[in-house]
Amino acid sequence: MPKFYVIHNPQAGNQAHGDIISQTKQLNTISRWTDTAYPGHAAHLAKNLAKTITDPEAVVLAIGGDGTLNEVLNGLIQGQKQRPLPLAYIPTGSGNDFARAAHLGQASEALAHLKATTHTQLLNVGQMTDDGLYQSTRYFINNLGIGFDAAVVERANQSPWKKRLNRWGLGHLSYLATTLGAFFRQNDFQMTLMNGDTYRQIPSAFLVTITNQPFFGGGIALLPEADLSHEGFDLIVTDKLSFFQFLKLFIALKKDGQHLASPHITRIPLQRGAQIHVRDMQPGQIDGETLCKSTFSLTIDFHTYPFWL
Ligand SMILES: Nc1ncnc2c1ncn2[C@@H]1O[C@H](COP(=O)(O)OP(=O)(O)OP(=O)(O)O)[C@@H](O)[C@H]1O
Repeated sequence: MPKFYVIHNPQAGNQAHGDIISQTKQLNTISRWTDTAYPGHAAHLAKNLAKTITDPEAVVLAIGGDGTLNEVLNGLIQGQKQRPLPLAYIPTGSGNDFARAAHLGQASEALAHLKATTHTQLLNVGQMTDDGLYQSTRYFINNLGIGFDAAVVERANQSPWKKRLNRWGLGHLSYLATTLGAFFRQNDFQMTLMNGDTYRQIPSAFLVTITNQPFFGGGIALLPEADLSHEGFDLIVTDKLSFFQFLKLFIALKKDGQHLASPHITRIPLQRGAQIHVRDMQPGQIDGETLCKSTFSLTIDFHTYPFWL
């Protein structure tokens, strides 16, 4: 029997999951329940659990959106002593891209799934090390983006539309609603990639996304055949497009993944230790959370982590 240590973000999504929250609280497998009180709290709580819990049956249950899941995952890995604490998840966010990729469905289906789960499965987790001054390391389960997708995330997270659409349970559309504005404001930039023995310079990158799962931006299938359990990550780079080209690509993207055949899109399987350099100041995002606008000098690696799914 798992014993759940719950980290719940009450501010995620439209905060309209009261029934799911009370049903989850009634599970007799709940050992501890903590609501987050501020941004970053979930990471802090998870790190403490990873440092202190020795119970072999402990499972950390994150309840919130992709941002909460990312914080919990980072806290668990940073605080890990020996055995990693398995991570379970119920999606109550706006975009919920991880839940979509893991076939968890809505919060109610994820709760039913949680009750039926009996073991962990290993999923692939990305590791980003910033080779700049602070040498910081962060982990991601969905994707890491520089440029256009990060600009969309930044605008969506700041936009009043996210709150408004969330009221009607349509929070995922907030990313779509901010796409056009971000398209016209985002410039192209030069990036270099050192991937194994291959050096590559891309003079006019517009969207740079590292992903191991199909979705980003609240359900847009950027890489339809990607699989969370597959080892390794792909880098997707698009050129700066004319508005007409963008529209054509966007329609293909919403349809069937044929966008990957476009000459404007490059897909590169990343090797361990791949290095990405972007010298212009650009927006960044990690699992849908905004990174400070900056230059980027990153080393990418990947690991597996046990998920209770
Ligand atoms: N008590 C709190 N008050 C305010 N913000 C919080 C609190 N707890 C967590 N947060 C912050 O809420 C933000 C949004 O959370 P989360 O990403 O889980 O939901 P979402 O944005 O609605 O969903 P998604 O990422 O799936 O679109 C995160 O940046 C997180 O740090």
